[in-house]
Amino acid sequence: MTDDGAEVANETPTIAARTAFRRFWPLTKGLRKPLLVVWVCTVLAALAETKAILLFGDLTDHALQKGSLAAFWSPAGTWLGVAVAGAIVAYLGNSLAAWVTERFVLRLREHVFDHVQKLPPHFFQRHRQGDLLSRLTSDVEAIETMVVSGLVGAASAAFSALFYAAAACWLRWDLAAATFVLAPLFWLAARRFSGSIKDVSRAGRVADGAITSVVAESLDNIVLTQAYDRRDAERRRLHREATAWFRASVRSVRLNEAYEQLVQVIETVCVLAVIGIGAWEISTGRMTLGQLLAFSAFLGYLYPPVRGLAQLGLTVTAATAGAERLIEVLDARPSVTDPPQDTGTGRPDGLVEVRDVGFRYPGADRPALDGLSFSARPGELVIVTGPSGAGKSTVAKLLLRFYDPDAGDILLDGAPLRDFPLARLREYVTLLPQETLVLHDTVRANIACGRPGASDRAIEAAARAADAHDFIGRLPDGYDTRIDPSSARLSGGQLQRLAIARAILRDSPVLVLDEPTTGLDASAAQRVVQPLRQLMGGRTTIMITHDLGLAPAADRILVVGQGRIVETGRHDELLARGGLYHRLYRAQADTAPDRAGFAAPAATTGEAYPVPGQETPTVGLSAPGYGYPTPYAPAAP
Ligand SMILES: Nc1ncnc2c1ncn2[C@@H]1O[C@H](COP(=O)(O)OP(=O)(O)OP(=O)(O)O)[C@@H](O)[C@H]1O
Repeated sequence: MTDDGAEVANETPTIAARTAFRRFWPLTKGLRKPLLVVWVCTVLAALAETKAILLFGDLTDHALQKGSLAAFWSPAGTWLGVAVAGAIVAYLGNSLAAWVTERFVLRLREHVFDHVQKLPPHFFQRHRQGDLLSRLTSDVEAIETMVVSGLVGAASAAFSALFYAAAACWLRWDLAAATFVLAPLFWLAARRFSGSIKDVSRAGRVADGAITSVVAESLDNIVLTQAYDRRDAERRRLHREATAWFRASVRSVRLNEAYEQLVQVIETVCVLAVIGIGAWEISTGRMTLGQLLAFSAFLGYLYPPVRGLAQLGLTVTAATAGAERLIEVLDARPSVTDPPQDTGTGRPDGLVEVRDVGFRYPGADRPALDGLSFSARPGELVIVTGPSGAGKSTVAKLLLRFYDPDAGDILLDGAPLRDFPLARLREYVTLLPQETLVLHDTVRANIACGRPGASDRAIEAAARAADAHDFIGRLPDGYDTRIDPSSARLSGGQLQRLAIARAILRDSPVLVLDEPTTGLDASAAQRVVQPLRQLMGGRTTIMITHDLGLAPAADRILVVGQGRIVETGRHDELLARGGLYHRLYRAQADTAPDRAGFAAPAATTGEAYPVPGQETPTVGLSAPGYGYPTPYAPAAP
């Protein structure tokens, strides 16, 4: 738990509303014609209002002032007709506007989500999950208010204001000119407030993201919170973020309210000016009461769009704060991309060659891998072991092409990994990650995600091979039992066997197993061994592990230290050499002497390995993983 998110949020570059608008405008492609129709509807509705006001002036002068019922019917009928037509047009326009805005939100959300899904693991380590959630939800909506509603609102407000102003001028241009002199006051008022409103909106959005982050992190860590009675500390964390949000919200309401009230006062000055001038005009006989009332009505209609235009400026300014946060996410580049063209080679046999690979994480000050070379042939088991922080999981990330190496190359059947389209590469290289990842779905769906569209028979066969069929059969709804993070229905070992079934179904030529037995107790780990052997049969397997239980069966063992291969060979050779591997193996044997079922006892963390000259990095409470949000923390086996 770090304050990374807050730091990142504070570093968010500030941009102009115009830049933000230009950035998101291309997403309205295909929605522009409906937008035009919305705008036409708004203009027609404004025209209908204008006509209604003129009819109101006529009625006052000819029917009301003269007390003539005969003069009432015709303008009244026209007024009703205009009102009904205006209502229909307004209804159609507003419904279409809602469709366009929601469509835009949908499109923008999917666009950002698609992009986020391509981002590298370190992006998720640096951004708090809650903050990302808030960017994908409220910030997306904020942008809509700028790009779609903002645009339509501005266009309609501008045209309405133009009509009413033209109608007021047509009635009495001199009176209109006198009142328009005061119009810049609205603009000045909005300008005065816009800077502060943007600041406060930005603070509010950051705080909103921070609150979601704290809540999400606390819920993720609920066991730690309760076991160590960290409730007060967690509440203080929430209180700190919630207070920032509280301050920003109150300040935002205050600023908006102050602006509203100032505008009211300006409006009152305008109305009083009209009534004063009108009274004088009527007294000199140059104006009728009907004309004055119609004129005042035009002003009454004119102010909301004028005020709306100024208010819109503030809304857009506030939305820019959201746009900044979203643009920051959209500007984060995926670490790898698909090749320009698919060479279309068939399914590889699975020969993996790692040639002199060097890699440094973005922003890290020392390389995680440095001149690493090894190869693994189909049917071989290569174990990569070494102390914590040596670079073992980094090897897995490069094999799956989460990153490309900075130096050297990784080849699959002789072709560099970067020549394979990502989707196809990940079909050929299956990762069994350290965290047992679970979809919030049925057991069947969890296995089937290894090969979408797999038949029930194939799913069951995979489950049997993974020694999972029996326990699945004992679940309340068998394969249709839903598993989710809140139902601690499955133990860690069972989840691992489910993951193995998924990998068996995927049936890829290369397997990368990252600590497949970590976190399991001796008996659970033992039950996983047989399914693992089943899974590995005939494939190229690269197993990253601290657990040397399977080491005697390995074709090659690579002992990695500080990103380099320190020793390599078969288990017996390495033991006989009496070097680092021998020490690691002995240390493990001494720390966990009763690991039944393995050729050697196992320890599950690297701290037990004494590596001379290797600085052991601090290890957190949970095992380091890929930095992806883990949707399911395995229950105790
Ligand atoms: N996202 C990252 N950004 C910067 N440095 C990283 C990142 N992930 C890992 N590292 C660093 O790279 C080095 C190798 O990490 P890696 O996770 O590969 O080690 P490991 O051998 O798998 O450790 P463990 O056994 O504890 O899982 C470590 O020094 C680690 O701190």
